[in-house]
Amino acid sequence: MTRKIAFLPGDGVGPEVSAAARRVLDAVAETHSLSLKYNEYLFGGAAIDTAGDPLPSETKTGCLEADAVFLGAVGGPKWDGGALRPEKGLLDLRKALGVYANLRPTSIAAGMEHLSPLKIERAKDVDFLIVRELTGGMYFGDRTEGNDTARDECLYTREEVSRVARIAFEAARKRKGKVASVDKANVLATSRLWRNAVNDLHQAEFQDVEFSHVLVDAMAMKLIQAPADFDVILTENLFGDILSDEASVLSGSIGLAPSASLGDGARGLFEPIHGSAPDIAGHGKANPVGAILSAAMMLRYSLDAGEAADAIENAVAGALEQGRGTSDIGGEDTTASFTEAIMALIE
Ligand SMILES: NC(=O)c1ccc[n+]([C@@H]2O[C@H](COP(=O)([O-])OP(=O)(O)OC[C@H]3O[C@@H](n4cnc5c(N)ncnc54)[C@H](O)[C@@H]3O)[C@@H](O)[C@H]2O)c1
Ligand SMILES: CC(C)[C@H](C(=O)O)[C@@H](O)C(=O)O
Ligand SMILES: [Mg+2]
Repeated sequence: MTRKIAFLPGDGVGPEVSAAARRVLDAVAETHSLSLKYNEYLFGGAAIDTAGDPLPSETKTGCLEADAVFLGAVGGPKWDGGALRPEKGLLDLRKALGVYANLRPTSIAAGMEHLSPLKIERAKDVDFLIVRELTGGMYFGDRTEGNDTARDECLYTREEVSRVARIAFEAARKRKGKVASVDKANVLATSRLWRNAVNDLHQAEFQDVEFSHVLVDAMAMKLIQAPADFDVILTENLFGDILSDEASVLSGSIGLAPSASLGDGARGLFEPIHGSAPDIAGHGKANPVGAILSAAMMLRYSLDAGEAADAIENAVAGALEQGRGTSDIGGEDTTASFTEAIMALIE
């Protein structure tokens, strides 16, 4: 069976880390006898420049027809302030694919605590999963934009909250059995709806899962103070965006952090959580691991190739254990040499 991947390199370091992920995918396809077919499409700033649209219809159709979508990153100073934004293409793509649950894992493997800026006692045993709601909230509300007044509406329905909460509770059952739901229910109406909807689902179907509510400002603190206390962290779109960048620092670099965005079917969108990193683009410095681990998540969640995903994750862990890495984690590798070190360990 040939699996069809819509491949969107995007902007800045996006093409660099996507190329690395593709090399690793090709290596694992070989060892695991997988047939992968890539269809590459213009997306983001590159698509604005060529087609006048960050999500051209050919790209959107190609993504909807694929088994999985892989994305590098979009955006950059060139398009900031323009009428068309690369980031708008990303939001429209997430909506079109219906990928409402964004999974962003953070872990620090035993022996790798030295990569974390935290003291070893705090970095030890960190292993949590942020489940971020991805197609609602302030990202998709009505906006008015003026010189003197601007407005961003935040809207959530009970159904939107319940479906992503279900993903979080189900994930917890396969992990350490704990969910912390993050909101700002002491101020926001959408957060009070969030809290009620998550409570109701927990009561009705997931009482076996240990469950708590944490206010978002306190969570920003606890993620640094006691990150090993958490298992699954469930939150809305904007809070999840912010907390997941914060979480990425715990393991050593945002360049290490992958993500999977899932909806009701098998097809997902897979992208590292970092952006186009204009400050390092073109210098061979980008850490490819976030993209490579996103490719592993793609194999596991969308392409029914869990063993190949394990092989990639083991190879990444092995290369890190050997002390390999780009400069963001204190290593001496380029993007290419780090990728080759990982490929050499694929079984
Ligand atoms: N999913 C996406 O496509 C996505 C995500 C976040 C930001 N963006 C866009 O990217 C652009 C730049 O945003 P930003 O600078 O705030 O965030 P960024 O994530 O691009 O960069 C933040 C910092 O992390 C570093 N960094 C990021 N990725 C790295 C990697 N793989 N290896 C080593 N270091 C890495 C950068 O050098 C920079 O210092 C903006 O246009 C933003 O909208 C896109
Ligand atoms: C580029 C931007 C729209 C995006 C987001 O805010 O979702 C990014 O920061 C991310 O985390 O994937
Ligand atoms: Mg972000």
